[in-house]
Amino acid sequence: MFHFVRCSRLTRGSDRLLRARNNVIKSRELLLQHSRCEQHSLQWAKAPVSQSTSSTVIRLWGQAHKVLRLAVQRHPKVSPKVALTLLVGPATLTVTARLLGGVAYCHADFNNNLSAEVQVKEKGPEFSWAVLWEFVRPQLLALIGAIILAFGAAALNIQIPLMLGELVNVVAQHLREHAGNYMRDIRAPAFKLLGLYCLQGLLTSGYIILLSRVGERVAADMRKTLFTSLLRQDVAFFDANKTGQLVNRLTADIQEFKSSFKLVISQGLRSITQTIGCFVSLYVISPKLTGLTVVVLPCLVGAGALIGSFLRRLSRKAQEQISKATGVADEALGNVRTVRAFAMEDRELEMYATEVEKSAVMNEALGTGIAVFQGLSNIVLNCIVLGTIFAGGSLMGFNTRNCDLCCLVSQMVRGISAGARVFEYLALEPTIPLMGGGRIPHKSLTGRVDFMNINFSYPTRPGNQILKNFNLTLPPCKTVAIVGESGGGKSTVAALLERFYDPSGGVIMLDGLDIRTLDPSWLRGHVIGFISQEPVLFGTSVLENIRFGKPGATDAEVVAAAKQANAHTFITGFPDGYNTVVGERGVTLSGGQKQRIAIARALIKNPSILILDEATSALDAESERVVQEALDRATTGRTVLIIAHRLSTIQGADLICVMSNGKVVEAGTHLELLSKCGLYAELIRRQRSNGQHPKHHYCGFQHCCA
Ligand SMILES: Nc1ncnc2c1ncn2[C@@H]1O[C@H](COP(=O)(O)OP(=O)(O)OP(=O)(O)O)[C@@H](O)[C@H]1O
Repeated sequence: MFHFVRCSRLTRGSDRLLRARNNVIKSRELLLQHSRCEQHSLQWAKAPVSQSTSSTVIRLWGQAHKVLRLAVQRHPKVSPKVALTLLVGPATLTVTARLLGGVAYCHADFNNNLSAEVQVKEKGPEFSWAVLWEFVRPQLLALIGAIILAFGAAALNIQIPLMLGELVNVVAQHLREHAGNYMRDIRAPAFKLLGLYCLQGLLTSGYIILLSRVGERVAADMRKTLFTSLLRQDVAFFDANKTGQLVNRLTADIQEFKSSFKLVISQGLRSITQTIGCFVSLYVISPKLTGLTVVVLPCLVGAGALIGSFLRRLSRKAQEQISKATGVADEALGNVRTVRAFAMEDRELEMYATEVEKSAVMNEALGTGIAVFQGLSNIVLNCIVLGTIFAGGSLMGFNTRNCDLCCLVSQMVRGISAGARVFEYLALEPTIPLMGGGRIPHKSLTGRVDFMNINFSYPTRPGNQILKNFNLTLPPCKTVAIVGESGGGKSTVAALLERFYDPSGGVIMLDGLDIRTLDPSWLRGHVIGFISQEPVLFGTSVLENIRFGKPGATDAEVVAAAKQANAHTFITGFPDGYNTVVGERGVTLSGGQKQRIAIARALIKNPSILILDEATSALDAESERVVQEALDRATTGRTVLIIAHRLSTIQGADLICVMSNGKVVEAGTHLELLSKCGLYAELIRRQRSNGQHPKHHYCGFQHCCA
């Protein structure tokens, strides 16, 4: 500042520069007083994003108004232009500082809130404006309303200091001249200002209400759409992605996107309006320095965006690590019985602690990055303030002044990256649709199934071929059992029939029609009933669990299915009967009870084809007897595919197929296969020596050459 003063002394000869010097001297004092305001505004710039910016803008202008008042008091002849520019310039810078600072804080917030899983990919997921538009469109009216109100509130924010100036003028005039009626003179501007404050408050509440509605609706729609999209995905997708990680996208990522969306709109609109206001005011005063700002600002924004993108990468890695830790906790808590049974609490804790520790280190690095970014942006912005004053001082003689533009880019990018993670799964198209295709009328459906030359590898292990030229026919209303070595591909055959996967070669036919041409939802919902080794029930009532097999089934149908499945007696024995809540995954029921509810659930849809994946293997002898009885009743008149691990349960099957190396190597009835003395006889012999095959099941075994 003294430098300016000396400079202007040297150029005393020039009228223009003399004017400049005088202006600078006046402005120096103004600035000294203004520094309090500047400090305040920079504090504001450092405040967390969540803090209401409108209140700080008002506070800032409050400080500014004090400066104006003091300036007017001490320098009655000070040019209003000088006073105004010295207020508006730094204020604009402050807005910029707020934005750039906000980016860093957003990252901090991002860091805290997000535990979303981000798959490491060479190139991150892409954001689609078209997809966003689809979500925003239904809320367009509310959004437009919010934008108008926000613009209005921001415009008033610009008006308020001007009104304050008017008020100050009245006060200053009275202080100087001690003349006139103070109360009369002050009333009009004071009421005007009061009106402005009230209107500004109303507009602010209005746009916050509307914006929050838009944000919540958009987020809810996103959640529903993402959940729908996830549920539609191929089973292979779930082989490759952990449930906990998918749930994270539904929760944390959408939460993050919503916050950014609201923040960008509210803060962005405010900042843009304020900046445009400042810019226009200053352009009127000084087009030259306005031009200079237009050149400088994009460079700063560019640098900010670069650092921002580096921080985003860091943040993505940190999120991924948090997600890993969540995955460990999710698995341990979800399987707490197994953990407890093996006394693995310490190990799980250790694993979780390791992952959490790694994520803490990454987040610390991110925090350091943010801090550096924040520090640098503060330095740069303070330098701009200084530069503005410096340049302003020397250019003041030319009646020119500076102004700054705000930038929202970095902040938007943050929301965009969260949105991209959400949209990534929205855009995923399953290879096997959930519905669509032909249906065979129930009356003409025979339930014949042909597996013809099937080749198959799981998508997650493409190199490992499970089925090789596999052929099998399930004749209508007959029971076919598949046996073979563990891991030989028996359950895979059932999964292909359910169309959880499509074979890479060959065709599966139902009544002579390729199942790929049939409606998968009809196939699974009406044609095939599946009863697995470990039935999974939902944490609702027994009634709802059975009705899961046929939504819309009457209570009478539920009871009939339960009776067929030998479940009615034990269900009615519960105090709440069919309304008994079974606990998470049916944890409050015994294995046999769970299995019978699962059978009832499968039977209620009256399927033509029944798949039993070792449905009784997990039960004790008594439970097995009751369940087997239910199964015998259930299988009558249906095509049945039994995936058998214990050979004792399938001796009554019409056909037993022995699988080896991904294909059927032997087929026949129990006795036929025993007499062949092949692989089946060998499997029986092995199970007998393991004690898994009771003697009374050995009908015909003594005739075997083995
Ligand atoms: N979802 C999957 N993704 C990748 N590989 C899988 C998947 N499910 C099974 N496999 C692999 O496919 C092979 C066949 O598995 P499958 O469950 O069909 O065998 P199985 O004959 O039913 O075995 P078990 O009698 O032990 O139940 C195994 O090597 C298994 O590791």
